[in-house]
Amino acid sequence: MSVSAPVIIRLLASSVSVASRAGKIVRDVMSKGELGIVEKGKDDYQTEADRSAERCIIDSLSRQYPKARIIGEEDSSPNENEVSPEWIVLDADKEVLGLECPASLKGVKEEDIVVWVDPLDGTSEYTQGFLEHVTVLIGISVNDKPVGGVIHQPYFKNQAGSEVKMGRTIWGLSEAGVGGFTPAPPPESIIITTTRSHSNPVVEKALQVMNAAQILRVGGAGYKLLEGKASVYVFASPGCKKWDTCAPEAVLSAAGGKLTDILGNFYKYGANEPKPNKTGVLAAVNDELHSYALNRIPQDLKDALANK
Ligand SMILES: Nc1ncnc2c1ncn2[C@@H]1O[C@H](COP(=O)(O)O)[C@@H](O)[C@H]1OP(=O)(O)O
Ligand SMILES: [Mg+2]
Ligand SMILES: [Mg+2]
Ligand SMILES: [Mg+2]
Repeated sequence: MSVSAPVIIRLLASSVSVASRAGKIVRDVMSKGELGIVEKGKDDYQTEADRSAERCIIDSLSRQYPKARIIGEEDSSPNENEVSPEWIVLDADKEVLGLECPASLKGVKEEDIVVWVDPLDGTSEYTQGFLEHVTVLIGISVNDKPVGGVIHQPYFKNQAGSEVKMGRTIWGLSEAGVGGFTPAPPPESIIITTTRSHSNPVVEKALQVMNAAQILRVGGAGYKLLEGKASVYVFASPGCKKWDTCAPEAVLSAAGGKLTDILGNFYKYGANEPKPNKTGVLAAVNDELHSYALNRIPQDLKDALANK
């Protein structure tokens, strides 16, 4: 790996490589069929894949970037969950390593970085067999802002002739753009995406007011962004956490979109910020659609979420 590349570029390139490895763990656990499901709370599950993929990502990154703060969703202490040497990935993606670092990120130091790791986003869907909804999320933040993100889809099917290769990895870097996919142009009519497994009457109310042509109910924060058909994501409820939105926000904003809470405020991604995204999620592929959706949400609903 080029030691001369700025740390933000090296960390993004390392994250792209390790996310694929984590994705293979996610597929391997499913093929073995022993999911080891633990109920963490209401509608909140963890599997062997969540635990193992998290160890793979955190151990690989913390060995290379010991001064960065790396925060993962799962409590998987190294003692309980032996790290197999084949889970340690020290490679870095060559395409990302070759990126020109934006001037504003050149001076970032390792200790300024907070990484938010969601080893398996869409756990409910994973356990129910909606495998294409599952993603691995690694979000890189500096000064409270998501500046880099990796979204890996372990079950994306790449057709190469008669052969199918599983998995693709999307990345985004502030002021540099995105790679690994081509964002689709927004549809003519308003198509909204939202939760499939964590709805409630307030979530539904915020959808009704959108005057949408279609509402797509899919799992995971990462997948909603990549699914390609929707232009707005509305989730008027607590439930998502910083590791759910950091990578998606970085990729979306690098592609010209915007992710905020339901009140239109940006979340902060510093290490000491509260983990829950208490006031929901509102994301859109451009500012115009974001403003449209924000203005449609009734003030009493915004107030109710803010005062919860
Ligand atoms: N009530 C909740 N409890 C736990 N996790 C939630 C909740 N609501 C949302 N999430 C997390 O946010 C993601 C996006 O929400 P949804 O799939 O409902 O649209 C979920 O896949 C889940 O991430 P994870 O699967 O990583 O635990
Ligand atoms: Mg979870
Ligand atoms: Mg998640
Ligand atoms: Mg998760």
